[in-house]
Amino acid sequence: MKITAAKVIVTCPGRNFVTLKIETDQGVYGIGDGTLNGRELSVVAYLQEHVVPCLIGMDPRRIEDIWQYLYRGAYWRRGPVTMRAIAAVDVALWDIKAKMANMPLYDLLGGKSREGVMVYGHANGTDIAETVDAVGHYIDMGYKAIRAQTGIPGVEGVYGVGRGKLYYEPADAALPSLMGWDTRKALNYIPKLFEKIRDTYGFDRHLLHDGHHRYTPLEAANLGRLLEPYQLFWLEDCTPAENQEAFKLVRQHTTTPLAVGEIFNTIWDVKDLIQNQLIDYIRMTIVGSGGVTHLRRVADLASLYQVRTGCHGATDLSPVTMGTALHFDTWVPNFGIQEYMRHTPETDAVFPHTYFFEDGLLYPGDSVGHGVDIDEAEAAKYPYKPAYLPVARLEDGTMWNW
Ligand SMILES: O=C(O)[C@@H](O)[C@H](O)[C@H](O)CO
Ligand SMILES: [Mg+2]
Repeated sequence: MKITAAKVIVTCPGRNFVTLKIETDQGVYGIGDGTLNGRELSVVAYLQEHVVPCLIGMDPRRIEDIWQYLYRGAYWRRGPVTMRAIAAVDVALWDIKAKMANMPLYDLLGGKSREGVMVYGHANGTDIAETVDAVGHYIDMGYKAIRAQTGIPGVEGVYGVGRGKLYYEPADAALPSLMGWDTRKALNYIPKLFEKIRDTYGFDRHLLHDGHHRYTPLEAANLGRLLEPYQLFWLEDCTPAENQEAFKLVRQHTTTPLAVGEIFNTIWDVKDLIQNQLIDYIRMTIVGSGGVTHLRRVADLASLYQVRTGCHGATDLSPVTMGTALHFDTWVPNFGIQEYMRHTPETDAVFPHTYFFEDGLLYPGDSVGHGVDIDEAEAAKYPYKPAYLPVARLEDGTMWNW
């Protein structure tokens, strides 16, 4: 069996997605996602110029060998661009293998470990009242887990708060838009949000919060303690994790569960956090972390330490990643939760898929492969549009972490 063609498709049905379609001499094809939000064309060039020429003629059944070829063969290891390009190939190859085996991908991975995948949605508001209201909407939709983010009085454009209460779009400007940050005000305001949510809706549902790398380790420890009475499912990205040891200090001071990893690319970025039992959930997902082949390795390491998965699932990951992640989530023994932001109807039309939401859970569907395709005619209607993630500055102008 041979790979005969591989093409990169860029489309912008509301936001940019980079998709790889691998074709074979058996007529079976596979689809992979290589989207890197705000830096999309770097992966396009990496794939088109440097990966596709190597793939032609290779045996698509040799997923592991091709993974090692691309990883070791690049010589320059790791990083978001390389690992997304590898992920795009890897996912397309798993799609092909599952189609050849006439199985849904979760069956090929080892079969179902659960019936459905618990997801969390994003409730946002410009202040506490609006966010509490948005949480109510998610409860009405049947969600069992909800992430709550609020604007902070006196701070311009806080992370996670966008247009409308149910939806925020993390990249939409030709140049990066500017947001503000003030840790003192946040530490004063955010615990009040969770107090109000618990007072209003009780303790039966899971609540999550994303710190988006804003706090120092000591401030993060403080936030974790302040949130303890509200029994969060997790506090995400409470402090930057380039220095994995930073989490020791947070961990020693709070029992609020910790999640990290949406910006990690390899097992090396997370191994100290896992082995030292400094986190509870690992946020890496298919597209960011070298595909199914590598994420499976991360999940296995995590399982030794009772760390569970919590795959990233913002709208900047294409439906191809969402579908593949749902197969992974359905199989992985140490599953925790899956993030789920809904795509636009235009995006859903470009990427026909079998996954569906019901009663707070997502299901991957039972068709063969990962269940997500690309409608190329539909995709061609939406040409690439430059878009950036926002940037953040403190009140005095100092650059901060968005
Ligand atoms: O946890 C999340 O969904 C966010 O951190 C987003 O991934 C981020 O805004 C980039 O899209
Ligand atoms: Mg996040």
